[in-house]
Amino acid sequence: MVTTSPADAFAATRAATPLVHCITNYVAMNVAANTLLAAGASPAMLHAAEEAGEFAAMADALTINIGTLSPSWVEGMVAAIDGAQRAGRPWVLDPVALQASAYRRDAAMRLMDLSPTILRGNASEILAVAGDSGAGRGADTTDSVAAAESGARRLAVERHCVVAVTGAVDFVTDGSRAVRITGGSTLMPRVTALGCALSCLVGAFAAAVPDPFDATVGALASFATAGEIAAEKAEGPGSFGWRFLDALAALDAAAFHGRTRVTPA
Ligand SMILES: Nc1ncnc2c1ncn2[C@@H]1O[C@H](COP(=O)(O)OP(=O)(O)OP(=O)(O)O)[C@@H](O)[C@H]1O
Ligand SMILES: Cc1ncsc1CCO
Ligand SMILES: [Mg+2]
Repeated sequence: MVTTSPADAFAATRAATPLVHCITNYVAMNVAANTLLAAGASPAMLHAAEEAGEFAAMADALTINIGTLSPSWVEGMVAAIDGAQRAGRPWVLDPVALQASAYRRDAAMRLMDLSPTILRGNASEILAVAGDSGAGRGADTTDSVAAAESGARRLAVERHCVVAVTGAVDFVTDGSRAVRITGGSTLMPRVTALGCALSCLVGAFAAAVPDPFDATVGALASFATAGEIAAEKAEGPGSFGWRFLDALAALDAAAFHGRTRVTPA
């Protein structure tokens, strides 16, 4: 189980105001930056290879997402990872839809070989990284989180990283510890790029919470809690989107009580 509770991890992240370098996709840039601001972090979305290494070394964490990939972006990602690693900063990989094409799969596996601190994806994506047959439909999952749990455990051990499989019930493991996180809302997969925004939030928590497992659980639990609160009054995906940002911005220790539950797996 976690030694830092999600409420404490959230408070530590807000207090640290981490600068998070995000190389994410065109769809996610805006919602991810707003998600980080709502949690008290400072987002920076930049990907040119000419500056990404320098910037990543200065930031408190790096997040990499392959959603709208092209060769020049991959060079920026590799430069950023090198900068982050030289500076001893954590980095998060979100391998969006890697199963959709050979180009995307090769890029994702090249990035996996650079040893992410944390891997976060939906079930189809984690199955594909693990070498199991993850189907998926573009960026959307067609597999259950439960189906990806054993692959996630194996990956965490082999790659020495924390693996988070998200969906209706999230699963997080570092190979020895494992938990499930309930909460969130069925409206969340109906708003584009919320998973991508979550990967950026995981980076913010990893900058502020020393244990990457606790950081990941804290980020996922905070996200699910804000989602649950936003859904209480949302009328559909549109109002859910802005209510979610407001709920994350207003999150406090009391909000965690009795809502999202973290249980050993
Ligand atoms: N059916 C659901 N019920 C409750 N919460 C959900 C559900 N689906 C997703 N969530 C919430 O949304 C978070 C991230 O979602 P998801 O796993 O759908 O990401 P994703 O598939 O990578 O999304 P995207 O590709 O759109 O960025 C989960 O951690 C969870 O909090
Ligand atoms: C819809 C979409 N297409 C490429 S990235 C992305 C955001 C969700 O992953
Ligand atoms: Mg995704």
